[in-house]
Amino acid sequence: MAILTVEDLTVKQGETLALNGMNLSVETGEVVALIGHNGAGKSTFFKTVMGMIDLRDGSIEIDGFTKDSLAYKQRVVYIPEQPFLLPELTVFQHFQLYLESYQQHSDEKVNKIHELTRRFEIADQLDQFPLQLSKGMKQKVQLIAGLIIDAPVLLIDEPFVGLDIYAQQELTSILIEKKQKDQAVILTTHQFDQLEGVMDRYVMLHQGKVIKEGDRTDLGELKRRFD
Ligand SMILES: Nc1ncnc2c1ncn2[C@@H]1O[C@H](COP(=O)(O)OP(=O)(O)OP(=O)(O)O)[C@@H](O)[C@H]1O
Repeated sequence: MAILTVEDLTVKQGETLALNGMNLSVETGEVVALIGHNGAGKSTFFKTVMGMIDLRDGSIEIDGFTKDSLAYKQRVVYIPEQPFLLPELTVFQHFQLYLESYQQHSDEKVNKIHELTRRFEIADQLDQFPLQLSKGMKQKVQLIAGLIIDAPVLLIDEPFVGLDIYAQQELTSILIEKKQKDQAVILTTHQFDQLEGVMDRYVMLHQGKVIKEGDRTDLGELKRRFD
């Protein structure tokens, strides 16, 4: 079943047509790598799905809901490459804020916070403020904040960059768990090694359009081109 449907999406960034009639359909439980050269439109796509940039033309639907509805917003999570943390909140308070904004606060989710902070080795940082954290730790906080939310669509911009090798392996396992729960993941990456056994399909963007798609058997070719 298609969970995300994008039709003829056209988006301007300043004077640039950053997305120019993009079409994409993603199924439940699918892990899709969105690839393309710098400036191809990958971040613009994520930000448009999240409603951070207005679209000029076309449509986006998640689970049949359109962008302006609360039902749509509750069904998609975005983990940006650059962490966006609030200086006045502790690590734990960030997680609580995320859970509250998605109306997913529960004891089970608090257990999930403890599980993920252990797996990413920041369990001892829960009472720290962002200023006290290293760059990689901040990134882990942003990552965990997004991962504790159960939403049918998860968007992640360069998830592996800046993570130590153990954290990269944990993230790969978590993506498999998300997939098993039928959640769809769309991510940008150049680290295809981490996607062995996880990625179902790649979608190549060029000048704001999908120019090529392929399945996991093309992984070797992608590694050669992008590594
Ligand atoms: N704030 C902005 N103002 C004007 N043009 C922008 C802005 N942000 C992006 N663009 C332009 O929109 C196009 C798409 O950029 P986008 O950031 O979506 O690419 P990307 O595929 O994410 O690239 P990268 O791999 O470098 O992150 C590029 O031509 C870029 O120059």
